[in-house]
Amino acid sequence: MKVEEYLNKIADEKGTVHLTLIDPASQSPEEGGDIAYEAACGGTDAIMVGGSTGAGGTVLDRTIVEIKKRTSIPVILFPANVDGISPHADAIFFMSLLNSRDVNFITTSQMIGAPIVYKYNIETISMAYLIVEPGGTVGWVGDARLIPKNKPELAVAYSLAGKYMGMHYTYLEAGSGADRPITPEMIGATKHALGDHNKLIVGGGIRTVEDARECARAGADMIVTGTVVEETGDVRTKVEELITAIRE
Ligand SMILES: CC(C)=CCC/C(C)=C/CC/C(C)=C/CC/C(C)=C/COP(=O)(O)OP(=O)(O)O
Ligand SMILES: O=P(O)(O)OC[C@@H](O)CO
Ligand SMILES: [Mg+2]
Repeated sequence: MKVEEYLNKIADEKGTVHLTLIDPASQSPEEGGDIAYEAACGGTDAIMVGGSTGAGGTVLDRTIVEIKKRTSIPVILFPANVDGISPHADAIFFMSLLNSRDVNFITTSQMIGAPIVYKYNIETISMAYLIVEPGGTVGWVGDARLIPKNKPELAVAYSLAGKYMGMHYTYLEAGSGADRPITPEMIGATKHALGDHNKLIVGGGIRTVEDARECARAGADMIVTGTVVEETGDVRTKVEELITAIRE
């Protein structure tokens, strides 16, 4: 089964998907593999691999190899640029940062990376990537014109634009380690506009079961957690708790 089909099936049948983000720059490849193993035991549905800086090349390849040794769930690339592509992954979020000021993040990285993705035959999942205040490191690196957090209508407008251009997924990103996740109002309005067929991913600043539950109830099809999983001493229990909350 394709990774996209697998994720959509979980979203449709269980309500919400949980994705664990591993940044290859944050730990050794072996430690990355251990985190993925624990997250998979806790029930996470897939592993995303990427980071804003220092997350590509050999360290990316080695991290994915370690993750694949220890788990059987899909590994999805979350690239900051062409350096974030690896032949070891199962799929790639082939994304365009629609609210960037820099054409590199809208189409140029995609143009440079596409022949590599083609050569390695990596499954592509098309995605409109939208960065909302505060935006964090990724907002700065991606030169995003941050969507104000209290302007759901702007997130809706961008999301519809992505959908009309044929993107299957929309990702509302508050930035890794954001003080608060995307608001329920913005999630609800965006999901309402996208409809059932397009899938909405929400990430950035989701730390507690309450945050995760609120995002899921508001309409997120998929929840991404990175920082809490990196920082907790007990990845398995944390992931189990988050998943219980998003499937209530
Ligand atoms: C499709 C191809 C080849 C490239 C896409 C290029 C685009 C659109 C990039 C968007 C801008 C960008 C810098 C994205 C980075 C996404 C990412 C991996 C963020 C998450 O990393 P974390 O580790 O959570 O955060 P930090 O890196 O801030 O710690
Ligand atoms: O690290 P956190 O805050 O969980 O954010 C995850 C992801 O949305 C960042 O791209
Ligand atoms: Mg990081």
